[in-house]
Amino acid sequence: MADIPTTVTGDVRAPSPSSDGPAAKKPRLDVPTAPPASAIPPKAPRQTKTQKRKAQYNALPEPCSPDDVLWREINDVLGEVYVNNALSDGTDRQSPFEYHQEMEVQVVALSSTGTALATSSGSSRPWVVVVPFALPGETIRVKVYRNARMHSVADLLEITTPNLELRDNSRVQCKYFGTCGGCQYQMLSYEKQLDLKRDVVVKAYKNFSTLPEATLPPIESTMPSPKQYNYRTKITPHFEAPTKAQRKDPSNPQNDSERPKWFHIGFNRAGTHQTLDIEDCPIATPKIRETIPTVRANAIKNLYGYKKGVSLILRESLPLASSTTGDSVDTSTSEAESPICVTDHSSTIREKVGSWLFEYPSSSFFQNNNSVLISLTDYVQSRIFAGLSSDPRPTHLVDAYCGAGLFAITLSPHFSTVAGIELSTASIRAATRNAELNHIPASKISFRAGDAADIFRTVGEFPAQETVLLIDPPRKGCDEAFITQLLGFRAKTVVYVSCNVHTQARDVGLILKRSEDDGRGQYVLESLRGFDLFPQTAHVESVAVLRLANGA
Ligand SMILES: C[S@@+](CC[C@H](N)C(=O)[O-])C[C@H]1O[C@@H](n2cnc3c(N)ncnc32)[C@H](O)[C@@H]1O
Repeated sequence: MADIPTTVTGDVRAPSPSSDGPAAKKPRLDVPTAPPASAIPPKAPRQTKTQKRKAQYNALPEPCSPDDVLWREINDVLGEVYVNNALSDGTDRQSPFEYHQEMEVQVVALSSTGTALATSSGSSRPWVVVVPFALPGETIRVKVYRNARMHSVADLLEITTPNLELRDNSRVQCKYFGTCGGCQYQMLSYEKQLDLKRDVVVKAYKNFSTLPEATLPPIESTMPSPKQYNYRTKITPHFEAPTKAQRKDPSNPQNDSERPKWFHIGFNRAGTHQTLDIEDCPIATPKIRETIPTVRANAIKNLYGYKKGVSLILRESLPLASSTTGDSVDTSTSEAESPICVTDHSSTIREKVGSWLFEYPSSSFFQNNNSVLISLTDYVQSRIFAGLSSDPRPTHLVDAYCGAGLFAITLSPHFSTVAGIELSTASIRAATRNAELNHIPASKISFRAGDAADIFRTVGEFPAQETVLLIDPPRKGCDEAFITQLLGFRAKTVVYVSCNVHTQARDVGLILKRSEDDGRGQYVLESLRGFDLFPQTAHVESVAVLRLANGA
């Protein structure tokens, strides 16, 4: 099958003998030709550890990283001219605040991670203070614990003037809210949470896509999650192992049911890497919440046996019919069957998405909010076929980064041929089995393990004009090889589902720009919508639909 060349722009062929100028002399391949001494770049002197640390300290954040997202938003608050001046005159780290200084600040914005961005009217220079759990319009007392470039990071001590239009603390359903790093928005109405997530999509495309605002479609309202609590089908509380001294201390009781004060099982405290002890998590499903005490008790009983820190897993599953482990396929799970909680990393999870059945290893990827998955897959389907009246109807679907086959399988009735690719062999085994479980013939759907960019070798014969390429990469987004192959393949429709709207904005910007330069018809961004898979948190997923205009 055809391989898509990795270079799609420019002429990579060697000049023909008839081109102007003398033909180049063929180099002898058996003799390594040493470059002249002048052509060898001088070896860069090795950096000492201190030099390396200094270089890291001085460098701006890695593009599109969480630090970079915050950095752009700090720029938005302070103004780019002011920030650039501070960078050029070297005052970008001259904080007006002392370590551990306590002061009053006013919140002016929320960052994309849900932390508040505040400024102080009493400050000797414009400076941002980053604080969790506060809202725009509030005046708060904070204590600085770190100074960084153009901002300080602080703990929230007190809300002196709350913004009662936004905040209603009676909405909070978790006793750990305000300490745990998991949720940011429990004090807000759900409508406000959805609005904020839309703003995150808007800011991401403004800061990372490099696309002119006029080329962006109106960004739709965030698709809500039907469940706003009790939705998480997987949680992974963790704990640190006891130190060697603690393990060897004969006065420590073994197999004790009481938790020593220093032993914490839970999630990170907000803004730290320290574990906060958690006995319950109201965003997790009832079955998982019910199982937390047993899992904790087990870890506490065996704690002196752990030599390394542990990440536990609690994952909701439908009971597995015994025949699903053999060759025959049993799809008999009824809606009424009560779920179980799996705590073993090597077990199989069974889950229904609408009437579709999925099985996958408990340690592998599957979306964590089942309640919103039908809205998500239905939306993707409706956007694919919307506005295509005069074009040929898509017949082929390519699901890149397909996991256990969620999109490939749920969208399969609308296509004649479906191909998926995924790096994890365990997920690919699951996807193949899921096709069987759902009675989709192997002649119609196929999955292969490999790097996403390799899919273009397999689907070279798919008609690009009638092909939908769905991509759902991990947080870091697509790599260069994948984008180059995507532009070479030129599927009429590209659906980009993302758990990191910032890398999505970067990749979509790149695809649009490069297709414009390519001159063979350009991708346009047809629609953009955030999805709320994680209510009460600042996280947003995003679906972008790209269409090739004037396609070949
Ligand atoms: C966000 S998940 C999406 C999975 C699937 N679409 C779903 O919704 O269940 C991203 C998936 O990409 C896979 N992955 C990561 N890097 C990859 C690569 N270079 N090529 C192919 N798959 C990759 C991961 O193993 C993971 O299953």
